[in-house]
Amino acid sequence: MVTTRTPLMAGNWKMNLDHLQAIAFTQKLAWALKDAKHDYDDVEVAIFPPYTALRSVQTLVDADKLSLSYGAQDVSAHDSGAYTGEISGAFLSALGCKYVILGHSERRTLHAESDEVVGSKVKAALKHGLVPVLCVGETSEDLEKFGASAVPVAQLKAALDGVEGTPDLVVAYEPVWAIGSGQAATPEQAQTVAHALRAALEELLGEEVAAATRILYGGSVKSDNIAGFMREPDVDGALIGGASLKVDEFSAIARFRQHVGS
Ligand SMILES: O=C[C@H](O)COP(=O)(O)O
Repeated sequence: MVTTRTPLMAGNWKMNLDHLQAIAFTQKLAWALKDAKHDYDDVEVAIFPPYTALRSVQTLVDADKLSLSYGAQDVSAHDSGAYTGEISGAFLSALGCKYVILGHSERRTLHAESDEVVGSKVKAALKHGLVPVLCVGETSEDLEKFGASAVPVAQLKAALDGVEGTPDLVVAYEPVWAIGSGQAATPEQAQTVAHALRAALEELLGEEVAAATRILYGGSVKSDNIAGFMREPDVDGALIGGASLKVDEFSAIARFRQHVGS
């Protein structure tokens, strides 16, 4: 089956930029991307601001008709009710969010999110029409003990347990040891795990979903290493942390085609 997957460059701002800074940043980013339209017009660029900036981003994207997608960094597993501090998928949909990041290693580690919790959030996101960007990845200890693919594949299977049909999904492979460390995986390592994840998707949800699902690599992605990842057949984009907070870097990553031949 031949399926064309639109590359996705997703900027996870984490807990950075208040809503005023987000407005200025989004305007600069849109301008930087517009400047080089011919290099990225078949690439989807998405930003993931903190919750407090989502309304401002929505206003800008709508008013200026920006070619930017956006989403949130987490969602509640519940629809509404007595869950102090939680945000429902219904609220995110009402703000025009397309995506939601789920199971990021910082949520798994700092907020003790189990595979089961991540799985219930995946179902909540799908229920509210959001596309989960499901993060999976091994620690350096896992890598030593089990090799690269075992833990990410197990996390994927656990999070998708009970999901049926042909869900719109994005999977982000983020080796924990590569996040914010400056030590990215090699493109070959990313490809090996992305391939194993695609095989697991096929087993769980069938050929069509496996062929259509975009698999991103994340962990110390920069403008000078993105081209290597994008040459790999199963890597369809990147989930970018630090470099997504710099307009020049992030827009250069979105223009990866300029470097692919190099
Ligand atoms: O969500 C993004 C990842 O955690 C990667 O972060 P990084 O690009 O700063 O390594």
